[in-house]
Amino acid sequence: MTRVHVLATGGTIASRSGEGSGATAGDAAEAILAGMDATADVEITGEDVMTVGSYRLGLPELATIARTARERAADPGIDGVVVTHGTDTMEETAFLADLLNGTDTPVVFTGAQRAADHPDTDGPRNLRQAVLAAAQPDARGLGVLIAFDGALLSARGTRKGHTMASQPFTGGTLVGTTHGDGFHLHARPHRPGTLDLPDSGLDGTRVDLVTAHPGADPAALTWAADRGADVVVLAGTGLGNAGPGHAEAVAELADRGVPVVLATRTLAGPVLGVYGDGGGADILAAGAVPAGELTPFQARILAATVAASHPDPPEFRAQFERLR
Ligand SMILES: NC(=O)C[C@H](N)C(=O)O
Repeated sequence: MTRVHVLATGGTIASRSGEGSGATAGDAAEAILAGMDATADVEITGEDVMTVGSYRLGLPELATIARTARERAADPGIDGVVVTHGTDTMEETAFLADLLNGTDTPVVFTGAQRAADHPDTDGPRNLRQAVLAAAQPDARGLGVLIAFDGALLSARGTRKGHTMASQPFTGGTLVGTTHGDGFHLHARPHRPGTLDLPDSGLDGTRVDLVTAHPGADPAALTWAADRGADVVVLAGTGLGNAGPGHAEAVAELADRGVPVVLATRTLAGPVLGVYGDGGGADILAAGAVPAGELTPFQARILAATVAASHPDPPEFRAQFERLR
């Protein structure tokens, strides 16, 4: 029988409304699985990795979840892996898991927008869809996916685009849509390659995110480097532009050996060096590494993964450009 292994990490799918405080993650894998309709054809096993709202996670925790997913995916006794996770930062952890996962085993993230004790909770339905997707032989070799509200999305490119909607996710590749007891698959996601983390994982790796906006102070970039950032991601405006002083600050960080990755705060499209007068052309000429079409949040995850294994700036650039 097909075996799907569920890794529970917390999030709203594991949360109940507290008294006095807000909803808090507390349900372990056993309770989450107990709420799901059984599927006759799949043997389901569960494991607790952590039980926390995803807004509380740091890079070391992301590395723990992503590495556990990869280890279980490499287990020959497991046909598919499901990770239950909060939706707030699922796009970060799922993308890290995708970067690390060199196996063909399906790894499917899911969660909920309404807590486990909400009368209209969506957790059990999403979990069932994720389990059925992870059990599907057609899902092999597609990398890490997100199953939510009837859609199967690539981890790469996906971002949380709505705070409350049943389908919070947007962007990414629509790999499949619910069809009966599974998914109709219709697209393969772009996956340029995978990378390993050193034994220390992402412990001690720091990547800060600085956003451009009218009147933004470029000293935020220098401050991040002063505070020990290994890399700084600059989310520029439009094609990757920023106001006066930013290109100079990027050049200063390049001199100090701190790579700056240039992404865009705009919802879609690549970063391109089109504009001068301090714009993206000047920021790239000052030494920034373009993030391509990665969101600032996923550019930050790739930057952390690369910095942990290839901290030397030229090697950082080469690996980042290979995997973006
Ligand atoms: N819907 C959710 O899961 C949000 C939740 N606050 C989280 O852990 O990210």
